[in-house]
Amino acid sequence: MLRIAVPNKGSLSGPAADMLHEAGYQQRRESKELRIVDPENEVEFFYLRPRDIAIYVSSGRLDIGITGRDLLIDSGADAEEILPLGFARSTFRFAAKPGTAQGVADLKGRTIATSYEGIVQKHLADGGIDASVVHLDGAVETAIELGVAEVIADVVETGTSLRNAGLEVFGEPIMKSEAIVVRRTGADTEEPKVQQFLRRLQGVLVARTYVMMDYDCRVEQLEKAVALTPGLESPTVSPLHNEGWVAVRAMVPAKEAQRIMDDLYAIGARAILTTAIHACRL
Ligand SMILES: Nc1ncnc2c1ncn2[C@@H]1O[C@H](COP(=O)(O)OP(=O)(O)OP(=O)(O)O)[C@@H](O)[C@H]1O
Ligand SMILES: O=P(O)(O)OC[C@H]1O[C@H](OP(=O)(O)OP(=O)(O)O)[C@H](O)[C@@H]1O
Ligand SMILES: [Mg+2]
Repeated sequence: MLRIAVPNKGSLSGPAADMLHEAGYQQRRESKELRIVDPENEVEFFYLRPRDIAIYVSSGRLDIGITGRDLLIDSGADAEEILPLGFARSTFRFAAKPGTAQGVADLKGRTIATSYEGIVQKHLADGGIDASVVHLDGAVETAIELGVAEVIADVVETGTSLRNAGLEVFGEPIMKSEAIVVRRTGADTEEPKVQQFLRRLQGVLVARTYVMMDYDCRVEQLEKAVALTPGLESPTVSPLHNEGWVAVRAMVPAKEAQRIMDDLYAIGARAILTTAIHACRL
């Protein structure tokens, strides 16, 4: 039975459960449940603190985990990213009161408050910067106002929390994060059960980002039309009863669907339809 760690709280937990559900796995019904077995899929899910997940996976007791890239790096655990999942996107940045710091050079001798001490210490060490770090559990934006630190390093999603605290980011982003699947470093990802799990999640990602497009076009326009809708491998082209016309079917990125429909129409394609993809295996 595959043993999988899933975030039990916070920004990752809802979207992770939704994705697993879409991939056909049973999920817990109550937010207090700490583990459930999905016998049909031969998977056991453990609901753990997102911060602890890479540590459990690196110990080898759990096969796979869903966590944030920033949390993986922060933990320093012996685990590696095997699939990005495209949700819980954020950047990790330094911030301070406007006018008090312009770049990382200004960190020298300063005190930095953060909940992600691992990331910050590594970044300072890599840059050869001498600064002190204060570890706080959360709400680090307030640390400057209360005099605990001059700089903070924190997750930024919309930037609302920083704005509300009267702070401004400075320097380049320390890292970009999103939800990821992790596995113990060097563990065999070719294992059939692991591969099946990854294929299911990849199927959800494709179903979320692509739509199916169908249209009719004249044979003379086929090359131009296919250039607009090359599909993932190659589009399906079928003859129509009306001579000189073909029907084309191809997957296209959902974000580009409207523009592609306009372009197809402009070259004479008609009966252009897009439909959602509910699930897929590439
Ligand atoms: N607005 C956000 N706030 C916090 N984390 C976010 C946000 N957007 C994305 N994330 C990502 O979610 C993960 C942090 O989740 P975690 O559950 O530890 O913190 P949280 O959502 O702040 O929850 P809490 O602080 O209530 O425990 C990180 O990978 C982080 O990059
Ligand atoms: O850029 P934003 O969209 O404002 O999101 C980022 C903020 O959200 C998180 O805080 P959270 O609410 O989780 O509180 P915490 O600091 O106590 O973890 C994070 O620590 C930032 O403060
Ligand atoms: Mg938080």
